[in-house]
Amino acid sequence: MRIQLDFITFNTSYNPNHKPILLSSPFGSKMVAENNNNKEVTLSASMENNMKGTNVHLEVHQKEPALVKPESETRKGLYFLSNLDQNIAVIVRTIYCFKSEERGNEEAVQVIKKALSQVLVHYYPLAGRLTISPEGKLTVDCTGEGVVFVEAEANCKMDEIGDITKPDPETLGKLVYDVVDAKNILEIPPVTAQVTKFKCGGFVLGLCMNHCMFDGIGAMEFVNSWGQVARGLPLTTPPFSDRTILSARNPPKIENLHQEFEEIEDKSNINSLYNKEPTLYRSFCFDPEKIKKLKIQATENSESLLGNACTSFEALSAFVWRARTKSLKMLCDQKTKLLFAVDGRAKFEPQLPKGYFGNGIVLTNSICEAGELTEKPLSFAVGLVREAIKMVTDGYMRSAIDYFEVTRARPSLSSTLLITTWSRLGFHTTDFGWGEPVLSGPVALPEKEVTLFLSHGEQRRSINVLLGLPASAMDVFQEQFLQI
Ligand SMILES: COc1cc(/C=C/C(=O)SCCNC(=O)CCNC(=O)[C@H](O)C(C)(C)COP(=O)(O)OP(=O)(O)OC[C@H]2O[C@@H](n3cnc4c(N)ncnc43)[C@H](O)[C@@H]2OP(=O)(O)O)ccc1O
Repeated sequence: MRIQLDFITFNTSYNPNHKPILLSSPFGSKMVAENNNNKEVTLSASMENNMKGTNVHLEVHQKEPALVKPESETRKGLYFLSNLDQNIAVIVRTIYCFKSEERGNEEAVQVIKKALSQVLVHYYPLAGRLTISPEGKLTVDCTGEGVVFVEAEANCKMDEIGDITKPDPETLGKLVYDVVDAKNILEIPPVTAQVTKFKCGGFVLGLCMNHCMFDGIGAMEFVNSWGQVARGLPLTTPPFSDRTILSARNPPKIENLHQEFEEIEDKSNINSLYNKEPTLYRSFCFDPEKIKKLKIQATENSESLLGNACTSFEALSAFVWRARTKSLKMLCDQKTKLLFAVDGRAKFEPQLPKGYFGNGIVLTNSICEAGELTEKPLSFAVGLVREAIKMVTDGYMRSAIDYFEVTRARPSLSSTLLITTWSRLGFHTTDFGWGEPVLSGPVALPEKEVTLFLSHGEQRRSINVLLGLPASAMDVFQEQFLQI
């Protein structure tokens, strides 16, 4: 029973009525709901950072939510979620902006809604509701109730939304639908969708999806399949739905240290710094030239790395971890943790089937003292990142699954940087018949410890690093970025 309570308590923080972490905490919100009875609602927010530099007051009028059910009868009953799914039951909000010269937005709602009912036949658990199984675990009750779908209209043109390459929940939050009055995540459907039509003929698809249903690769495959159905095409990657292939072993065997769960003491009072100063959110663009320079710096002064190229991820994550640690002025003996997700699909033995629709990612970590990290050359941090990647084997992932089975612990974010990399996720290829999105991305960063890597620019060869830091620390981080 303790397990259940922990789980529900943790996730209540995502309840929109309890100042959810994703929407409200770091950014604050000037959102005004003129009506919250789950019927028609007008949301408004002032935008000052729009692309045209004018001050636009975005108003989004949401119609009454509807339920989109699978087009034909689908399997009913409880649907197993693995421990990799259970461990990560948080809401991820994303938007996809479409604008076609050839096609207006008149049919957008109808086309996207119909395609949703068709794709749900393949992805039937998404039409169900989260519940707790008799064993006390998060599971899906495949009720076929349907995805919550909202049609909305904005009072402006799409290019007045602002710079969505930087998450901005105050504005972008109007473009996704949050269930009103949910007391915990069990009361939030696994997926909600909103289509907002703009005055220019463009539209935005806003999605709220629970991470327990899919990881980045799974989410991308779902959204792309939905687009294929909308264009009358067969699915290139039908989902593989049986998650019991990632069941815990019986009896569980914990064979690794799993320091991802270690709670580190905040000796440097980082939390009070965050409380004292406003948190600034910035996006740093690493273009191919900057990545090349960083890769050279990342292998300098190292016998083991010298002459060995490192990857963009290794160089970037090492740089961000080290620069953030310096910026936050962590004490020399302060332990600091790096956490990041590794796609385990090809590393499981046997590897996960193509189209595996649940979470195939595992968090890996590295811990060291801040003094060592910041005083040693960048190549030291690169070495730690590389070791953390190497640590992820079939044995490590099965041990992580079993660890969660026994402890129900969640990874700790104290004195931690959590990097989540979306740079190779093909959300930009989603096409519902209006071409690829002109822009796509997250609505917000979920926690102050999270940094997001997103692809950007020409041929998507640049990487945008999004992060939030207390104002004084952000200046120091920026200086280090400019010195590359
Ligand atoms: C719920 O609704 C959602 C959810 C979400 C999003 C959720 C998530 O964020 S889940 C986490 C998503 N992230 C991952 O799954 C990470 C995947 N990446 C890895 O696992 C990587 O292996 C790594 C651990 C990060 C390490 O990466 P790296 O050091 O770069 O090593 P490799 O990947 O092996 O690359 C080395 C080298 O190979 C070439 N290469 C690899 N892949 C590609 C590619 N796709 N295209 C081209 N080239 C490739 C390349 O040369 C690499 O070297 P570079 O120096 O060029 O990088 C969202 C939305 C929702 O609704």
